[in-house]
Amino acid sequence: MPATPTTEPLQRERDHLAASRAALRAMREDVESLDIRDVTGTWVTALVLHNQIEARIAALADLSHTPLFFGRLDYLHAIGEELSEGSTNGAARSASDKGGGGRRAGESFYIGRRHVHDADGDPMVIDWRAPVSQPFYRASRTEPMDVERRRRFGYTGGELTAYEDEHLCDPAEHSTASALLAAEIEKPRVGPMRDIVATIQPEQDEIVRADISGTLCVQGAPGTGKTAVGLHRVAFLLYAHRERLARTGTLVIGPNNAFLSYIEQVLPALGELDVAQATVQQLVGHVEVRGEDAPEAARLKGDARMAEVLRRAVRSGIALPTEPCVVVRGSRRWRVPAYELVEIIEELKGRDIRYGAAAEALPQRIAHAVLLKMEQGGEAPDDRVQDAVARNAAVKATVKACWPAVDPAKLVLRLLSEPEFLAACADGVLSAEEQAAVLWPKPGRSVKTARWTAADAVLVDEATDLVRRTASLGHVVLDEAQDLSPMQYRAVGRRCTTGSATVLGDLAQGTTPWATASWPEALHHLGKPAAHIEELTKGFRVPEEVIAYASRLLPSIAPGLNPASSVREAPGSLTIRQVAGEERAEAVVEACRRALEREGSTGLIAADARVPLLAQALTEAGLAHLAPGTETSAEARLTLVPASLAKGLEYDYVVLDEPAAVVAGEPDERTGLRRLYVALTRAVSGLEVLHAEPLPEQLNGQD
Ligand SMILES: Nc1ncnc2c1ncn2[C@@H]1O[C@H](COP(=O)(O)OP(=O)(O)OP(=O)(O)O)[C@@H](O)[C@H]1O
Repeated sequence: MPATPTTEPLQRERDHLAASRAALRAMREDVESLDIRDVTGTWVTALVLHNQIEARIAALADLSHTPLFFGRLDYLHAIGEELSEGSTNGAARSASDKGGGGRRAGESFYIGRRHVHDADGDPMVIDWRAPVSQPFYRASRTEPMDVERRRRFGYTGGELTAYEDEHLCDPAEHSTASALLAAEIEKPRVGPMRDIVATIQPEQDEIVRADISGTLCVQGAPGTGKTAVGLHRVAFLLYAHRERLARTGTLVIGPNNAFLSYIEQVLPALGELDVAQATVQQLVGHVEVRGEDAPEAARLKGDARMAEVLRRAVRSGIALPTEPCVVVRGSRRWRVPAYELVEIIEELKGRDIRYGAAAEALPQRIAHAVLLKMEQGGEAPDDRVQDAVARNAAVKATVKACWPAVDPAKLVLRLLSEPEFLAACADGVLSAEEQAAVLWPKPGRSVKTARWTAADAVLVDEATDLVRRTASLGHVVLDEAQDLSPMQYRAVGRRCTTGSATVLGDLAQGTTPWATASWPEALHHLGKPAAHIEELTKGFRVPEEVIAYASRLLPSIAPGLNPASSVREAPGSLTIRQVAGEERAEAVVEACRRALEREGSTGLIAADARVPLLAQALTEAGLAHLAPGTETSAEARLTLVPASLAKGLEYDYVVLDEPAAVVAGEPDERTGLRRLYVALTRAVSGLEVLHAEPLPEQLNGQD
């Protein structure tokens, strides 16, 4: 059937999609047909090669539910040198334009998740991270970046069904809100977090593509895309600095496992399979955490002053010798007098090297002193003699006495168990009351059996680093950073001393007793005081009505912060319902049932203490529910979320049980209100608040 003129352009785009798919298939077949049997080399080389090929085949998979491209740029002119990187020979024309007749002046580029080229090596789809793709995210009417037309594609079930054009240089065309963007944001959510490559916003793109050399800190209200931006930034950096980061490594740090499993699919969907994810607790897992600190003890153990206490503790064993070191070799005795040993040790103490490195240098220094004496005595010793002297029993004994080996966990065990040792190390740093609070209620017997707490593990990590330098990664993304203690910032900071970091957080969502009050302070502890601080205020998750309601808490929880605005008005998205106490559980169940009648995921968020009761009510009503961290699916769409685990997560519909109980679940009111702020800002399409007790007065607005 001949195509009608209106459907023709769409058909051409579909043809390009089909051709791109075929090209991708051919690329995969090329790799699959590689025969490495004849490759010479060891079995290790063969294995490495085999693994690389397998990874490449996996990366070239055509995922039917993820469109191969989502946009197209038509440039006004041929692109310059600086943009051509990533577009191979710099002439990516659409299938229909290829072979004559097409556009002469500018060029067209299809923008997608990965690079696809045809049999001649001409690109069919350009990676979204390539320089030539950047105007797709940044070009505007005021700054068209030489783009004549930007086209966004809409897909339904893997089929290309729509497109939307902007002619950026046409003064007659007015900018309108993108319906495809709105549809993308409102698409019901089940399953893990999705990527946002098709709709990254200009202010987000600036963060995603910021230079790798500097550390960036993003303060952003709930739902402004901090997590999404951080993950896309990793993907971008891996593209732009692939070799360097393959060597040095990248890491995403999140608050808990439920959060990590929620975000774990985003980078693989962007083709990046090698990014490690961890919580801070996993990073510092030198000891098994079995105990819990009282809030005051935890706060003190997280205080940056502990770094000085530990520094002193590690060095507490250093002793200045009063005896000479006498080395016997053959029939001769060589004597390094005590004052010379003192000089050597003082010199090592003054140097900025790790305790362990100094311990390794010390025997060599003593041996060197012995060698000088040998030379003065007419001998001609060489390096081998120096090594032998360094291993001499007398030298070893001196080293053991003056610079004893330190086991970091044993050292911290002693510090937290022995009041006298702590007093000696914390003198002038912690007050007597503070020392008493830091000490374990019951001294630990051994590293294995002690009841280590999460904050203790961070201390062990600090001590470990004082003894031996922690390896630094190329780039670290730290999400929900506002909750870290100064000592935790230091633990993260030492994992990127030679690399850079992206720090993401919201001061208003800080719910730990030590939550940071200001980003400059946090960045100082991280060891990145020169980091650039950006703010995101455009909210993508929460509708305007809901974010405005939650923002009533801001003056009480983070007075300096600007409230977020939402990109979406959704009238009717907020319901607040008061019920009688005895009907509360039943009302919650009914609200969940109503929410589940709609498409997408539902989260029931409640104070941790009320979770068992609500779980029972749901079960009795026959409503199956999941715990956070378990993936939602079309069949299981209801998650029962303790308020303490809600951070970073989102649901299409949220039922919030009893705000007053959420506030009361925290040790102080401000933390309680912050927890409530987190709970109020998890909904994409609708929030229903149910309460029997009065709502916290801070929520009562003027209207
Ligand atoms: N440019 C965008 N296009 C489409 N969706 C977006 C965009 N930016 C963010 N989103 C979506 O908005 C939601 C919130 O994003 P994200 O979780 O990254 O926000 P956040 O700032 O980390 O929130 P919180 O502080 O609450 O953890 C996610 O579903 C994300 O996919």
